[in-house]
Amino acid sequence: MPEASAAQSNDIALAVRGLRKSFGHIEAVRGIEFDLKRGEFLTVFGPNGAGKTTLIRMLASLTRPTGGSATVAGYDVTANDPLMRREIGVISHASFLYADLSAFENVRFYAKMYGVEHPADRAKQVIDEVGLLPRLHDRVRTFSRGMLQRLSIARAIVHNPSILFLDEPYTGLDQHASLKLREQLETLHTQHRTVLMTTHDFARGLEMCDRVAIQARGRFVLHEPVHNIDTRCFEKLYLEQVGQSG
Ligand SMILES: Nc1ncnc2c1ncn2[C@@H]1O[C@H](COP(=O)(O)OP(=O)(O)OP(=O)(O)O)[C@@H](O)[C@H]1O
Repeated sequence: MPEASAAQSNDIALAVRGLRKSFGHIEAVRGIEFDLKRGEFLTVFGPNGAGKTTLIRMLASLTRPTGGSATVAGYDVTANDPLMRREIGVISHASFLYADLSAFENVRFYAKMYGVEHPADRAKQVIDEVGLLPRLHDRVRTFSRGMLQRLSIARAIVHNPSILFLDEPYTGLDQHASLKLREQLETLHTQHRTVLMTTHDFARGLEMCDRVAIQARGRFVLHEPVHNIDTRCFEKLYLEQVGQSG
């Protein structure tokens, strides 16, 4: 599909064209190109340093590309449009939480910022969904790593975003919280939300995605609908693709 029509089509959630990011002499992302339709779930695998986090940060307008272009829900990621922020939820290595505020105060703050109706009620609801109601009024600085990750999930979904960027969202979660997140993602998927997730966990990454990408050395070396892939042999395919990316 030509670039302009892809970006304008309501059916396309993400349109990424020749996207690049360099940090000095390090080329973290070296020309990534793909479309993701609304409601599709893309999992991106790739070794440490492949540029997955940098890709997500560019798509979430947290860092500026040094080349190429991307639109998210029709918004240019470099335009810093607050309307785009309402459309997206981000779980990344940075928790975006305020240590001296309570769980409730943090999530309510984001709910208000995004113009959510009844922000206090909604904040409690999502905190309950991630199993943190008993710690509602505790300061975030007293939370364990997994609890912080749970609260990050609550923060990311409080405004019902249509597109989710999840950078290794299972990191630090115990089995119970992992299952809960899986259920939440399944629900979001059935609600036709668009998801781009990175993970190192093959099973978690493959279980509900529609599309699979392998990123290596800043590029997608594979990008296919999941039904084109023999998921039982994915590790072999992954190692071959990553090995060949040289
Ligand atoms: N702020 C920065 N300044 C300098 N270099 C950076 C910065 N952020 C990322 N990089 C470099 O960009 C490259 C890609 O990093 P990135 O974090 O995107 O990889 P990743 O695929 O998410 O890795 P991991 O699986 O380890 O999380 C790495 O070489 C990293 O050192």
